[in-house]
Amino acid sequence: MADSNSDSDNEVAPAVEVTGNLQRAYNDVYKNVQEEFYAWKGAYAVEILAGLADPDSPELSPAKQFRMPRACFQSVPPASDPDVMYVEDYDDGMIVRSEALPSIVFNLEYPDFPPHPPYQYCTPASRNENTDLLNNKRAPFVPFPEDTAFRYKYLRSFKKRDQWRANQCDPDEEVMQYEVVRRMYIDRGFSAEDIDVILRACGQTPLRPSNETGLLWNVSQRDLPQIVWGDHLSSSSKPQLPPHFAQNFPEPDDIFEQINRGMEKFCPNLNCITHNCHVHVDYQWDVLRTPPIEPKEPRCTSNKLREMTELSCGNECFLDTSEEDMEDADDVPLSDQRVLHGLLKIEPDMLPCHLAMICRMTCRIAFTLRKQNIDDEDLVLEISSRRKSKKKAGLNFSGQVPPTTPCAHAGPCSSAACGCFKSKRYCERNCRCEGDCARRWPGCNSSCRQNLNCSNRSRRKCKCRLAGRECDPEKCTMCHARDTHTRCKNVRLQLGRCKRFEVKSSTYGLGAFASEKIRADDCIGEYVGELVDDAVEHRDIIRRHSGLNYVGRSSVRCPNLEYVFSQCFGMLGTTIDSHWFGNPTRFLNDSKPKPPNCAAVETLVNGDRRIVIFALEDIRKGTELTLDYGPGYWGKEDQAMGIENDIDAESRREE
Ligand SMILES: C[S@@+](CC[C@H](N)C(=O)[O-])C[C@H]1O[C@@H](n2cnc3c(N)ncnc32)[C@H](O)[C@@H]1O
Repeated sequence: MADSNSDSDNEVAPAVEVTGNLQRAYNDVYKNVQEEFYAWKGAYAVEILAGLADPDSPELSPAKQFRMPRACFQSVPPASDPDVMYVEDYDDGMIVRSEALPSIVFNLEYPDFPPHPPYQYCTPASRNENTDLLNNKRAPFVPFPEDTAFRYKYLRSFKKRDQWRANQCDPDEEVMQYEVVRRMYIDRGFSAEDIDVILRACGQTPLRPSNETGLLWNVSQRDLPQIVWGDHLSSSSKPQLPPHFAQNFPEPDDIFEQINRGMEKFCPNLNCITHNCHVHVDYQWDVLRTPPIEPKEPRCTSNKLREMTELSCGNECFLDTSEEDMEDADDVPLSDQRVLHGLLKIEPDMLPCHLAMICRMTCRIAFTLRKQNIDDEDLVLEISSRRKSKKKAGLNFSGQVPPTTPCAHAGPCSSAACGCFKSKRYCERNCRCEGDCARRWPGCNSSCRQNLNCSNRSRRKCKCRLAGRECDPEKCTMCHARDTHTRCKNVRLQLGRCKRFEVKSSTYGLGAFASEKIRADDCIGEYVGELVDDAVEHRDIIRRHSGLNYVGRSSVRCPNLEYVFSQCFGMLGTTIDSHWFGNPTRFLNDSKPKPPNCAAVETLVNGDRRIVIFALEDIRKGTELTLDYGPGYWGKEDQAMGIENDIDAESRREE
């Protein structure tokens, strides 16, 4: 189900007046659609329920006893009679009707099967994710509704009781709005623009604020039910919106602007190619939002361009033509000229031969147009003034090693405009400075001349290892970090070189067991989950109830940057919770009272902090893999108790 409530959808309404006529028509159509929709839904739901009824017990047929409530329905844990399910009708948050629905309870007994350890379901994940739960204002869901032992006071942690539903798209509302749009356009003849205005004015999702958001996009991403409307016609048999309805949003013809529009869709982290990334966006690192690309300053005069190449491109090349014989560009269509001007903002010093190929014009004309756009005399003056103001960059790296936010600014990384400069740390691969930036982490070439595998055992330690980093494929050329078959042992997360293990019953619930022989320092896997704020306390109540805690939140970082256990799964100021979202590394149990055979350590991978679990010793196949959770982990149990007591005290006061 596409979520129609993303920020991008809530664009400011255009300043178009909503006429009384438009408003009345919308209200009128919406009222009819709503009535017809709920009439259909009630009948449809009863039909579905009737299909589930036991044919041998017609007296229990739900169709006979159950009427679909109009607003919503919810089953309440049957306190008094476990064989009865209650269906309730709500209006404005109040129960206005309650019906009992008999249910048949089967008691299944399997005396021969040993009980499986309690299992906490979890969405499989291959990387960390940020969730919207970070601000601690929303309940992730109402947990354990059928479990009377669960303390419902959990919900008191939230200001409103229905916080778990906040900001969620109501699929019924979406279907109704779509039908309203269809009727407004086809039956009432309103234009797409008018309909968009009224939707925005009524706080609904706009039609299509950009090509990939809005009501029309959301509807195209889901299945629509075959609703039978008031005129007894089903959705599909009614006249549909035309295919290009509301698609005439003007595209800028300047390629530069087009690229900047497209940039918004990419993750702002240069190192990340994930669509709709939830790691680098909408988090405290949201300062990262993809900045628009800035026009580049030209550096080459026309003469310099001539010196840059000796090879004629043959396409009426500018090299074969003297300045005097250059063609007039007046006949070139304006649209082609605009493409070229846009390109020149991105790559002002691109050879005319290449410009010509992209813009489909002769090389001579590309050259002439460039000359008209970038004046040689102005350029010479500008370059000399740039040279005068250029200061030498001071490189001070006394700041904390782990970077947080990649820098993104104009000019070199030698002024307060650069976040890395200000905090005296290295620039990373995901920073927006040039690859040859003087502040960039230099890689391990200086330490690994003879040590080609960057392993932990090597006599001379790899500089990247010592700094708690994986090797950088762009900088660490001596160890061939870039090659897929590299011997470098310090690109394990980047290459996904992990050992196999299986999850099965262990002393403490489920545990992880080696499926192959593992050598000391081998990577077991990356500990992934939700990146959550330390302040999300209500989760502790759920953890305590399930007896399973997949979180560590000590922010101690590996103190001497050697590979020793850093006492946490937590990154500085951040916690990884793999309760509902994670991979099998979440099954590594605490080794106590024995020493652990694995450890988790924070590692910097191309600017991202990630947690790698690796073997501390050689491990035989079949051995359980264990960690030292550290004292901070078990202390959490008491804290969770404290939160529950606080909530108890508060509810007593309320009573
Ligand atoms: C990260 S999970 C480990 C996987 C877990 N055993 C399972 O079944 O999902 C941590 C939880 O495992 C249990 N656990 C792990 N090591 C333990 C130990 N040494 N003693 C007691 N319980 C342990 C606790 O319930 C803890 O909350």
